[in-house]
Amino acid sequence: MTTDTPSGHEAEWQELDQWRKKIDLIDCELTALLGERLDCAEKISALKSVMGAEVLQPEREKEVLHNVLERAGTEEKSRTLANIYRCILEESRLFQHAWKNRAGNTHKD
Ligand SMILES: O=C(O)C(=O)C[C@]1(C(=O)O)C=C[C@@H](O)C=C1
Repeated sequence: MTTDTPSGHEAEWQELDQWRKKIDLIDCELTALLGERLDCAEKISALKSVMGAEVLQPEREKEVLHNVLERAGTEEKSRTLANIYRCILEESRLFQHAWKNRAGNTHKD
């Protein structure tokens, strides 16, 4: 047993460690998928620049949230996933604004 784990409950600590390993694997997949999601947001940002469209698309964000919550399963998960997705959408918008600013600066040169 490592020094930062209280003694006793060895079986529970072992099981907890298994769940943590599962979380690490999920985080690996999530990181790759969220990175891919940001790549899509970047492509959309480039298209919106050409089209003169706003980064913020409230109707589309409602649709994204709706799609996610439809698959949430329980009320508790729904609430938590809604919060997580609000953050994802906000960061996606910030990512697109940052891309726009970089692209704008490049075109000025
Ligand atoms: O679908 C778009 O227009 C996007 O820019 C993508 C996205 C998203 O991350 O899902 C981001 C910002 C918009 O407000 C809506 C949705």
